[in-house]
Amino acid sequence: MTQYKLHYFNFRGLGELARLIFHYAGVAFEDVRFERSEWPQLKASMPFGQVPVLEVDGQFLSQSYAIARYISRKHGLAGQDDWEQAQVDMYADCIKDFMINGRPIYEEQDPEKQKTLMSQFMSEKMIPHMAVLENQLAKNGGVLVGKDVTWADIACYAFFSYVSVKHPDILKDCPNMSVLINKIASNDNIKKYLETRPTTEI
Ligand SMILES: N[C@@H](CCC(=O)N[C@@H](CS)C(=O)NCC(=O)O)C(=O)O
Repeated sequence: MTQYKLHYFNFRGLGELARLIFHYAGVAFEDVRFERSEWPQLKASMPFGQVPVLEVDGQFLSQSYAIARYISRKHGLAGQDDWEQAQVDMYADCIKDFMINGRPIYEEQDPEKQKTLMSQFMSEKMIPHMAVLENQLAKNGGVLVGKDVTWADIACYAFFSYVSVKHPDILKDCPNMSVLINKIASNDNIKKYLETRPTTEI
């Protein structure tokens, strides 16, 4: 049996998507978590000097979305054919764009500037792109691609469950995405994981 080890900080961040995919798929892996204070000693051992890193029988794979895609393909969560896989990638990249475009908001220290950045992000990115996702979920029976949950749906869960800690009303106008998030959260394997997941600040 393939031995998986996921190396990441002891918080959710960019490592959580792979953890969620493993748990959703019911695939055993070693969840190697370390504290920030341990990172300087570990950095040089990671291929790009960054984490998450997935170790697969001793081989290292970097980049959170490459990891997510790899595990998902192996365990039936990446779409049923080439076209579905491309669509899964498209929706997952949409979530990745939210993360990349939202980052400067969190890094901004000035509250007024932060407010302006937030409202720009909402009107230019979040609202128009969420309309596309809402529409797709309505048309496609509650999941983004195909008939079953894929890693694009799990990426939505990873992102929105994280963001909603600070912004509880982020999905107030997105009923279909809210249903999807609840669907993932109520999966038995995910429920079991959430019950035992270490409590972390982020
Ligand atoms: N594009 C990479 C970004 C990875 C990344 O930024 N990792 C951060 C933690 S979230 C990291 O390793 N920071 C420590 C460092 O760069 O020294 C991915 O998606 O995995």
